[in-house]
Amino acid sequence: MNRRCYKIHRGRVTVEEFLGGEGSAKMHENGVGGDKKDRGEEEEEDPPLPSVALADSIMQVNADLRPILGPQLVRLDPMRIKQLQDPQVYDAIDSLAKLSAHCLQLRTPLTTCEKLINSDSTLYLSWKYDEEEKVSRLLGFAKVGRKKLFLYDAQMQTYEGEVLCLLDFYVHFSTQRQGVGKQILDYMFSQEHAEPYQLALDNPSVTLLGFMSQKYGMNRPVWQNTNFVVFDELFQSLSAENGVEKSPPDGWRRPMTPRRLGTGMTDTRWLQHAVSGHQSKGNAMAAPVDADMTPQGALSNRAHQAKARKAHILSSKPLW
Ligand SMILES: CC(=O)SCCNC(=O)CCNC(=O)[C@H](O)C(C)(C)COP(=O)(O)OP(=O)(O)OC[C@H]1O[C@@H](n2cnc3c(N)ncnc32)[C@H](O)[C@@H]1OP(=O)(O)O
Repeated sequence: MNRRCYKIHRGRVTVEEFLGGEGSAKMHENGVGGDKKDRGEEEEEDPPLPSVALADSIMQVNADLRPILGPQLVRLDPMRIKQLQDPQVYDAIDSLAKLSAHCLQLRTPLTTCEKLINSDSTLYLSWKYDEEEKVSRLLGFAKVGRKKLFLYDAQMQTYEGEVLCLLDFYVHFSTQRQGVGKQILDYMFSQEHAEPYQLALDNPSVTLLGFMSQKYGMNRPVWQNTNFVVFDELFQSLSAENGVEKSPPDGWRRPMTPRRLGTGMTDTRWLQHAVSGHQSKGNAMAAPVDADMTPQGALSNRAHQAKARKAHILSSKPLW
């Protein structure tokens, strides 16, 4: 690990944050949260970077995990995670997932081993064994699951189907932009027998949208009111293109009659409002919803942040 890597990420992490304490500085992801300056606060000196050893130890297990995990890219379904029965591995995965949550400014991690065991989601994990130091390091993970989604395409046609969803995706900041994320997703696609256009992203970050565009050519995201993003190619796959029809995902269909959601406001004006939130829910840009700052409000905070992030992304000049 080298210190240059810290600078690649535009965020900051304090030692307290690494330890899950009440650290004051937060890691800000690109475009999320903004700089102190943007928020009208006084600029402070950057807090000291955590020592390399401490940062490393968070995702590090002082053991050879090859007999437990096997290859460096591994698929861990709930049953497999339960069978691991190794508190060190559980802690390392949970710590990495905490960094992911910090990165997205979430109070509660989206991923923990305990939650995974009781879910139908699958974790794809990248790790490596350091022969010299005799330690195993977790590099990154992607959590995916199949969910039944109701979707609109850009023409407001409705669709429903079970879609492979990317629910949490993180590569340790010391290892980002070295191809690990692409390796994890490539492996995941091969294991799930899916193509990139068949993936739905749950509440994606700017970085993830850039990643999907750059690495998989997915550059026509269609935002859903549920904060999922799917790609236009998913809808295109249902109609023949140049005589070659791509197969839709398993369980995918388009209802014969468009399905009405909510109070049935499925006209074209609704699409314009959907950019900032459904008007009938009072979430349009003109009527922002205040975040619930209590720990119990973490989930609703997430929805609030998602709306802010979506509005920010849609109002910014594309980065790619
Ligand atoms: C559904 C969800 O989980 S949303 C949350 C997604 N997670 C995050 O945003 C957390 C922070 N980011 C990360 O953890 C990682 O950057 C990931 C998981 C998005 C990608 O993993 P990496 O190992 O960095 O990916 P990989 O090296 O294969 O590809 C790098 C590409 O990702 C994008 N990318 C990664 N980091 C950045 C960054 N800081 N700024 C802009 N683009 C970036 C770029 O397209 C980059 O390509 P480039 O280096 O050629 O410009």
